Amino acid sequence: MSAPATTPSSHRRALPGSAFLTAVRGGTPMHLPVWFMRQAGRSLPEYRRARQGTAMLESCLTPDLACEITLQPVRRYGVDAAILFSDIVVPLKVAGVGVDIVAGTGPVIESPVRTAADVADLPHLDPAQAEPVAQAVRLLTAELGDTPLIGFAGAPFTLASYLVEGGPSRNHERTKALMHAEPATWHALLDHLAELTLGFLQVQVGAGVDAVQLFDSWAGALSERDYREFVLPHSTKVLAGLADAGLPRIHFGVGTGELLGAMGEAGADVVGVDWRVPLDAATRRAPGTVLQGNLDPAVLFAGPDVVDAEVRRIVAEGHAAPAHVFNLGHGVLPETDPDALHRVVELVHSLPVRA
Ligand SMILES: Cc1c2[nH]c(c1CCC(=O)O)Cc1[nH]c(c(CCC(=O)O)c1C)Cc1[nH]c(c(CCC(=O)O)c1C)Cc1[nH]c(c(C)c1CCC(=O)O)C2
Repeated sequence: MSAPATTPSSHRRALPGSAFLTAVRGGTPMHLPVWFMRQAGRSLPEYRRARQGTAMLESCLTPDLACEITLQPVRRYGVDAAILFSDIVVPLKVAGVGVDIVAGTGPVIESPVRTAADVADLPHLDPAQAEPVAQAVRLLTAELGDTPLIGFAGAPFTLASYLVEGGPSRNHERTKALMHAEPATWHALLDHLAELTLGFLQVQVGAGVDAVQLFDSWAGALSERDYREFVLPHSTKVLAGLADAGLPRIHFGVGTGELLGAMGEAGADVVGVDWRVPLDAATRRAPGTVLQGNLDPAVLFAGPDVVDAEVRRIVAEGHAAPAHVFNLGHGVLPETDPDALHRVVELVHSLPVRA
């Protein structure tokens, strides 16, 4: 099934004043842009109220609700970008894979994918199945004014880990066993997921998102050698498939300090960095690439003085990169005080963009 043509850049909102879009293209914005991974989520009381009585995946597929939840952190914090309220397993769900999101656990797969026959049985994504997501994007681009909207998808490896393990995994042992023992099956699985991911991102691009982020959250579990052999070609295919759309692409993973160079080579315009590698070191590993990150989300629990000092350190280290988008090193933790995030936005906006 072929995906719809992506929105030509001339049809996308221009947003010339956007600090986020200026920085991701390597320019010098009016102020340092900031947004937070998982900004639309459980740390907000208004989110918990909006979600009451609606299951997570159902919320993602209810356009009005997904739109409202996406807007909440933009209203509250004044962040420089919105991220679509969705989840990395939404394209699997709409394509017909048995998957649910269990509160406190994460995605759980009804029938794990472990053999060549399982891979052959995986459904393809018909773009029409993702229509509720396209509808949410259209509502948002009408509501957001000058704030850009980031669309996203899970990268093939991270999706494969959930599918093969059947749920969240500490060691990814079944995933790595399949990768090494049955490389042909592995590559068929990742090829299938690359097509699904690209199709899902093309739906979002066609509906009008202003940038996309590819989340390879668990890629940090791999050695650079295995990443290059078993993952990089597939993530490259996804990012290359969006090149013609001409919109900024961000590539992020956790614990990927050793992979930053390789992840930069996959073809993204921006590489996300977790808190383990300072941004000045990260820019030496992924030269010429705009960086996004990298405040440790746990530091937000240490009190305003500690957070203030950490934000200043990160902004100063970020001056080594061609441009910097401030973010956390991973998603907002559920118990985070929203006021701590609000203070981060105000401080980042007050600090110099260049050294
Ligand atoms: C690995 C991954 C998933 N989902 C996602 C990733 C990649 C990013 C990362 O590494 O954090 C991506 C994601 N999931 C969600 C967003 C929304 C947009 C945002 O604000 O960033 C995004 C970008 C909503 C969500 N996705 C989920 C929630 C929590 C649902 C709830 O309110 O119970 C939200 C707001 C559920 C989810 N979905 C997933 C996990 C691990 C969980 C958490 C399980 C838990 O601890 O309850 C899979």
